[in-house]
Amino acid sequence: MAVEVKQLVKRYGKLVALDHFNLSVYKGEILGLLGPNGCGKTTLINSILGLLTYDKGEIDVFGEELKPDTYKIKQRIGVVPQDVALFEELTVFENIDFFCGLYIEDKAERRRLVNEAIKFVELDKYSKFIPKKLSGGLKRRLNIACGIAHQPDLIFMDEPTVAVDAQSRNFILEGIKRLNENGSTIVYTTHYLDEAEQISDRVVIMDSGQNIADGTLEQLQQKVNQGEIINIELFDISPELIEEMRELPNLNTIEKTGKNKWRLVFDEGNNHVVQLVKFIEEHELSYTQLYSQMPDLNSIFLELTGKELRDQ
Ligand SMILES: Nc1ncnc2c1ncn2[C@@H]1O[C@H](COP(=O)(O)OP(=O)(O)OP(=O)(O)O)[C@@H](O)[C@H]1O
Repeated sequence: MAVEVKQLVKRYGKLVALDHFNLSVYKGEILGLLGPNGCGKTTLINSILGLLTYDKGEIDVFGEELKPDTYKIKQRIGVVPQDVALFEELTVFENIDFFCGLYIEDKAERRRLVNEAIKFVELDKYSKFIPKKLSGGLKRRLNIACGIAHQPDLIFMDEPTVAVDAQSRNFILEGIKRLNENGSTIVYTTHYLDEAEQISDRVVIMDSGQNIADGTLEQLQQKVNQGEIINIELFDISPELIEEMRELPNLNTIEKTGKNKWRLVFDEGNNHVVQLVKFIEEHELSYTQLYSQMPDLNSIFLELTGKELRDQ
């Protein structure tokens, strides 16, 4: 286990930012931490890192409690904070060297690591630039290089793709995957559900300081009531037949979504396509464009929290 958080409570005055929060991060995974603004993601990460004191609960990192002087464990952790934190008067190389120097004393070893990090984020051409001369996307890459140069086993990234262009976003996501393939466990927070779907092995859904669901996408799909959704284009179907179709097992709703277009939402399970096609053939209807989908993270999030994450 890389991280274990048990029953964590953190208050800011009267505000309960973390409310008996539980979390397990398994070695080798990419864990996506999802939740609306203010749900407690940054507070959680800062508590795990020992940057914040907390009121109750337990946190273990690599099996040990993190204390201010547990350098051996701290050395194995990398952090990419939400706000880009760089020294404006230092060059790209010097910035990375400074952060790497917090963990690695040996100068030659550090030079090797800094150069590797520069290559990793493809800032080779910019190593002598000061941050002011870099675009927003390149600054983010530099921020990432500062957090990972010492080659940590466990990396926390707080909204690494916020406010970057699509190209930099893809670059960062690919980078997260490469870091993971090279052996790092990654915990990252995001507002972007599609991103979490794309790269996380597991996700944790947070709301109001609580872990309200976690698991793989498949496990979360099973937790919500909504099952398979089938979209279909059906021709010349009478209102009577629509009524008859409502009797299909597990069918919850039928919605007209356009001319001849229908959306059928089932309650549970999958493979409803077979029975639908059977129904259509029995009634000699013609159809095109039949496709089935399982609930995505957005509908899971909406069902669990009653909120649209994208609207936050
Ligand atoms: N130092 C602080 N003092 C008082 N309240 C705070 C402090 N830091 C955070 N909070 C509050 O605690 C709650 C959780 O904040 P936190 O920053 O952890 O959320 P978050 O999920 O990371 O949000 P965001 O996505 O906006 O960063 C919020 O209501 C926030 O306003």
